Amino acid sequence: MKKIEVVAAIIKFNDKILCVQRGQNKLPYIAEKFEFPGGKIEIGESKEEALARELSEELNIVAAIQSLFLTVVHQYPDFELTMHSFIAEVATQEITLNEHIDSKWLTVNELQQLDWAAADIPIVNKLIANG
Ligand SMILES: Nc1nc2c([nH]c(=O)n2[C@H]2C[C@H](O)[C@@H](COP(=O)(O)OP(=O)(O)OP(=O)(O)O)O2)c(=O)[nH]1
Repeated sequence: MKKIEVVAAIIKFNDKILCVQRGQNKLPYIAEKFEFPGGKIEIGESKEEALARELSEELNIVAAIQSLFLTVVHQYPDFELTMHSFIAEVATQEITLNEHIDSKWLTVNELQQLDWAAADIPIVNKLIANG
């Protein structure tokens, strides 16, 4: 089974968290799901370097990446995903959606309103549990 390793950012601004929506995808269980921005680690990159690059490419933002929050291993029908999520902070809510179709800044208690990618559910649940 194919394995994919990605990094993702839980981006905070005051009490809000940035949630971004993927576009169409050949994999129906990924298409139009909400996720935390990020992507695959390239050869030679640290996790933090990969995340900084992805946030710049996807959203034109510079975020202060803080600490590892949770690593999730999730079995999708076509691949096994290992996702390292990091807490990050931004100084402004201004973003540009270069790859995503929608975005929302939500409080922790609002996160469950969204249709998340399955691998993100443990992250959302831990954020809620932590308050
Ligand atoms: N960045 C990110 N990816 C996630 C999350 N949840 C989740 O299941 N994924 C999955 C979707 C993708 O299969 C993979 C991320 O890869 P990617 O962002 O490079 O996206 P992709 O497969 O569409 O891109 P690509 O092969 O065309 O480069 O991880 C999440 O919260 N953030």
